[in-house]
Amino acid sequence: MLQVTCGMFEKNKKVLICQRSAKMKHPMKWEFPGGKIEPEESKEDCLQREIKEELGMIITIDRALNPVEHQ
Ligand SMILES: Nc1nc2c([nH]c(=O)n2[C@@H]2O[C@H](COP(=O)(O)OP(=O)(O)OP(=O)(O)O)[C@@H](O)[C@H]2O)c(=O)[nH]1
Repeated sequence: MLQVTCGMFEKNKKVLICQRSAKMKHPMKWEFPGGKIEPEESKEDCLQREIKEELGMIITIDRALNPVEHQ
C-alpha cells in the first residue's frame, strides 16, 4: 500500500489547494499539497518535508485528520 500525507491549510474560511504541473504524474490535477512517505520517515516529518519542498514553507502541524484508505 502506498502511504502518503497531505496538508490542509485553512484561513479566512478558505482552504489551500495546489495544481500539479504539466510535467508531473497526474498533470494539472488539483490536490492538497503533500507526497509519499519515505522509508523510516514519520507522517509528520513527511508532511513537513513535502511542504518545504513544494511550497517553501516551514510548518507546524496543528492536528491530524482521520486517515483515509482508498484503492
Ligand atoms: N499530494 C497529494 N497526493 C494525493 C492526494 N490525493 C491522492 O490520491 N494523492 C495521491 O497520492 C500520491 C502522492 O504522490 P506524489 O507524486 O504527490 O508524491 P511525491 O511528491 O512524493 O512524488 P515523487 O514520487 O515525484 O517524489 C499520488 O499517487 C496521488 O495521486 C492529495 O490530495 N494530495
